[in-house]
Amino acid sequence: MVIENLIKGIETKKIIGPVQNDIIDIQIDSRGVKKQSLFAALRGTQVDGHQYINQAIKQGAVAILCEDLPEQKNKDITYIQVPHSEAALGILASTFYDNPSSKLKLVGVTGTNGKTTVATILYKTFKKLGYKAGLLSTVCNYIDDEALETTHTTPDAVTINKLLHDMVLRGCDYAFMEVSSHAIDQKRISGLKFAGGIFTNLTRDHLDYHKTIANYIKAKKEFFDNLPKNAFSLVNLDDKNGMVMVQNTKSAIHTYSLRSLCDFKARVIESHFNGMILEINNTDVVVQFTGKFNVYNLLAVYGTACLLGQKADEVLIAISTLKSVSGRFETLQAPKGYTVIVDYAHTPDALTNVLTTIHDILDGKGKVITVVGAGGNRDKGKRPLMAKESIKNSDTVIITSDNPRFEDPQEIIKDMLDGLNTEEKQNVLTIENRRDAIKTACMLAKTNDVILIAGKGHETYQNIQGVKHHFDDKEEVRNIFQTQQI
Ligand SMILES: CC(=O)N[C@H]1[C@@H](OP(=O)(O)OP(=O)(O)OC[C@H]2O[C@@H](n3ccc(=O)[nH]c3=O)[C@H](O)[C@@H]2O)O[C@H](CO)[C@@H](O)[C@@H]1O[C@H](C)C(=O)N[C@@H](C)C(=O)N[C@H](CCC(=O)O)C(=O)O
Ligand SMILES: Nc1ncnc2c1ncn2[C@@H]1O[C@H](COP(=O)(O)OP(=O)(O)OP(=O)(O)O)[C@@H](O)[C@H]1O
Ligand SMILES: N[C@H](CCC[C@H](N)C(=O)O)C(=O)O
Ligand SMILES: [Mg+2]
Repeated sequence: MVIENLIKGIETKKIIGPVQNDIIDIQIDSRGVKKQSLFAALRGTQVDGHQYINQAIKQGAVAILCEDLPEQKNKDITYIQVPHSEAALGILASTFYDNPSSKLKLVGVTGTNGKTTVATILYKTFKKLGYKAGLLSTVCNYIDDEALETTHTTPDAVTINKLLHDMVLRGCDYAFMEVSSHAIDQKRISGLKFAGGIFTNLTRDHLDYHKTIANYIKAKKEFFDNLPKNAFSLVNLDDKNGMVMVQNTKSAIHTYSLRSLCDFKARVIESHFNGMILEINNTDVVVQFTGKFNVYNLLAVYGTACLLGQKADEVLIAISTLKSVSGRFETLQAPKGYTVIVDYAHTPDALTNVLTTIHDILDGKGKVITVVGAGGNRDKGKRPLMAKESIKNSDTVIITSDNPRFEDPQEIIKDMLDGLNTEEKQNVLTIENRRDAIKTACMLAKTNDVILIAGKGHETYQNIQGVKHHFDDKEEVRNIFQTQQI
């Protein structure tokens, strides 16, 4: 695309150099720059991308998007100076890929917990309803039926637009994506045209990055602030920040709730480990999901599908055929008669929700053993709270490792233990090796007991010192079941 056309939609401070050059690629990392790339210099959280401008030019970049112009300029290169590189990049990427988000109905899901679940069920529901659809999520990206590996909950602006463009080429009508607070803050979604936005809930997480809850709320709210007038926003009325999110939105506001007057409401009629009977807007439906938190997730899906013009009855039929999302309250039945639940709960609130659900169903007929760790190089403040919530709702807790990354696993375990008093510690074991921790839980469990293995869900690795070693909670459990056959 000719640079002159590419930059039409962005606010520029200065343009130096030829604007008739063609660029064939946009790169945010100098290491990926090829001949005729445009290199976007981003400020970054670790290093300043402006440092790599010369490196990018050496590798063949013909255009540079930047906030500060380098002192020494190359006359063959086009320098596009903008007030904010990240915000401009989103618009450039949209233009470069021919505005894919305006050619399909794009819905974004934000909130601390439930984004993957809601986005994935939406994708599956619309596939069931006969549409071609795409998905951008923590677990997997989909271009209609084609599954692609994912590295982020919300990728960078160039990747998002490339994937949406592929969806358009593949004839997709709908796209569903998770919108993380990091992505909003870093303007990864700048320039996207959303048909709707969903808010699930807001509890403590990612304070390593946002520093304060107020900043975290502000980041989430920015998504709704920027939704256009013809979009809808769908918020969880039972979350105290639900209405805060839409205070300044231009979009049409809709609500869902289990407690208050709203547009989309539900009630739990019956609940088991393998599913529930619900009443959604006065219609009974059997679903293969468990837990009150999943009632919220299903309501968000139902509301969104209705707001996108689907028939309510058909949506409920589609939802009733769907199974739990990988690593989200996945139930495995042991030959010895106990139940294992593998779940991605990695915040204090998610742990409380999952454990409350387990107790509601167990109804005192068995014991609960929780295996849990906390991630390294992530919000430290949530560690003691995760331990506290776990022990409050379990008979035994085994504290272990979960992606220590560049931290010492024993230090992370220590941070978790710091949340417990002497009495609570009596029912806690610490086993750093996650495989041994799971084995121990399976040895301790008796008929009717429930083991919750929390924090990794779908993940198939343990990240130690930046190296991902294969590790899969579900695989570990199945191997143990083999040895426990009766
Ligand atoms: C902390 C964080 O969010 N970092 C993200 C951010 O990178 P950064 O700002 O830290 O990048 P940097 O290392 O400072 O480099 C600055 C710039 O220089 C460039 N560079 C760097 C080195 C070089 O040799 N050449 C070069 O050009 C980099 O490509 C970058 O453009 O922007 C990058 C591009 O979009 C992201 O890949 C990167 O995600 C890192 C890998 C990450 O782990 N992010 C996590 C925390 C994250 O984003 N998580 C959320 C989900 C959280 C949740 O579960 O809710 C997500 O959306 O995935
Ligand atoms: N609506 C909800 N409310 C509270 N907790 C939930 C909800 N939905 C799911 N959870 C819990 O949170 C965990 C993570 O769910 P999910 O992966 O859908 O969230 P996410 O927002 O995508 O997380 P991430 O920020 O890591 O992408 C689940 O395994 C479950 O324990
Ligand atoms: N996507 C989230 C969840 C990670 C879950 C847990 N397994 C961990 O590694 O902390 C994050 O990056 O904070
Ligand atoms: Mg997710």
